[in-house]
Amino acid sequence: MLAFANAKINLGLNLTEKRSDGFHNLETIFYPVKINDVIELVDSEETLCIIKGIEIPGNVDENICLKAFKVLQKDFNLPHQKLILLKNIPVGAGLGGGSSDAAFLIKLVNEKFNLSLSKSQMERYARSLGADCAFFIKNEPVFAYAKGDEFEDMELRLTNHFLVLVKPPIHVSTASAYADVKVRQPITSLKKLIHLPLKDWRAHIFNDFEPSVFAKHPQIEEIKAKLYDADATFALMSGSGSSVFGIFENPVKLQELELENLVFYNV
Ligand SMILES: C[C@](O)(CO)[C@H](O)COP(=O)(O)OP(=O)(O)OC[C@H]1O[C@@H](n2ccc(N)nc2=O)[C@H](O)[C@@H]1O
Ligand SMILES: Nc1ncnc2c1ncn2[C@@H]1O[C@H](COP(=O)(O)OP(=O)(O)OP(=O)(O)O)[C@@H](O)[C@H]1O
Repeated sequence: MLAFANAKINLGLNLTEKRSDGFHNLETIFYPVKINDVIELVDSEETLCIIKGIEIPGNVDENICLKAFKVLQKDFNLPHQKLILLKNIPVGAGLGGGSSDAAFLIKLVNEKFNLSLSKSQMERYARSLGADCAFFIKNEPVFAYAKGDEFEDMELRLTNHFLVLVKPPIHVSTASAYADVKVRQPITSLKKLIHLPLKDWRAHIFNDFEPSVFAKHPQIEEIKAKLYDADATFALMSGSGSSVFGIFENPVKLQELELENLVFYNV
C-alpha cells in the first residue's frame, strides 16, 4: 500500500512570541505543493525502515516514519511492517518533507489496518511528532497559529499562477534557525494580509526567519532577488529555509531564470 506525501510552502511566517516551553507561537499560511515522497508499507518479519532517493542525514532508526509507526503501535496491535520511503523532497529545506512523511504514514496505517481514526485523532498523533506534522493530515491551504499546529480553514488557490521553487545546496536545521530569530508582534495579522491582491504581498507579507538566515547564507537572499528580477510577483523563503519560492503571474521562461537548483515548476 502506497502514500504520496507532498511538501508545503509557507506563504508568510510571523514569529509572534517565544513561549515558556521553548517553542514559538507563530502565524503562517501553509500551502501544499506537488512534490512528493512515496511511502510503502509491506508486511514483514520485523519493523524496519528502508530509505531510497535523497540521502537523509542521521540514523535510519531515527527516521520520523518509524517514530510515527511506533507511536501508533503503542495504542494499536499492529503487525510488523517494512516502511519503504522514497525521498524526493529536499531535506533541511523548509518544505516540511519529514513532517509530511509522518502525517502520511499515520493516514496510511489508518487505512491499511482499518483503525477508523478520525481526522482530529490523526492530527493529535501527528502533533505529538512535530509542529508541522498536523497540517499534512488535512493538507489544504490553512491559516495556522499557536506552534503552527492549530488551524483555520481558508479559501486560497494560486491556480492561474506559476510557482518556481529553488533549493540551494544549503541545509538549514529548523531548531538552529529558531535559536537565531527575533520575535515581533505584527501590526496586522497575516490572516487579513493574505487577502490583499498578490501584487501587494511583497510590501506586506514576510518570513521572520529571513533576516537571520540571509545573514548567515547570503546566497539564499540572492536567489530571492533573482526571482524578483525574473518578474516574480511575490518571492519568499519557505519555513526556516533554505528553499525559496517565486509566484509568477505569467509563464516563466526557464532559460531566462539563470538559477541553478531549480526543483519544481508547476501551475
Ligand atoms: C519553520 C516551520 O517549518 C514553519 O512551518 C515549522 O515551525 C517547523 O516545524 P517542525 O519542523 O515540525 O518543528 P519541530 O520538529 O516540532 O521542532 C523542531 C524545533 O524547532 C523549534 N520550534 C518548532 C516549532 C515552533 N512553533 N517553535 C519552535 O521553537 C523548537 O526548538 C523545536 O525543538
Ligand atoms: N523522513 C524524513 N525526511 C526528512 N528528514 C527527516 C526524516 N526523518 C528524520 N529526519 C530528520 O529531520 C531533519 C530535517 O528536518 P529539518 O527540520 O532540519 O528540515 P526541514 O526541511 O525543515 O524539514 P521538516 O519541516 O520536515 O522538519 C533531517 O536532517 C533528519 O535528521
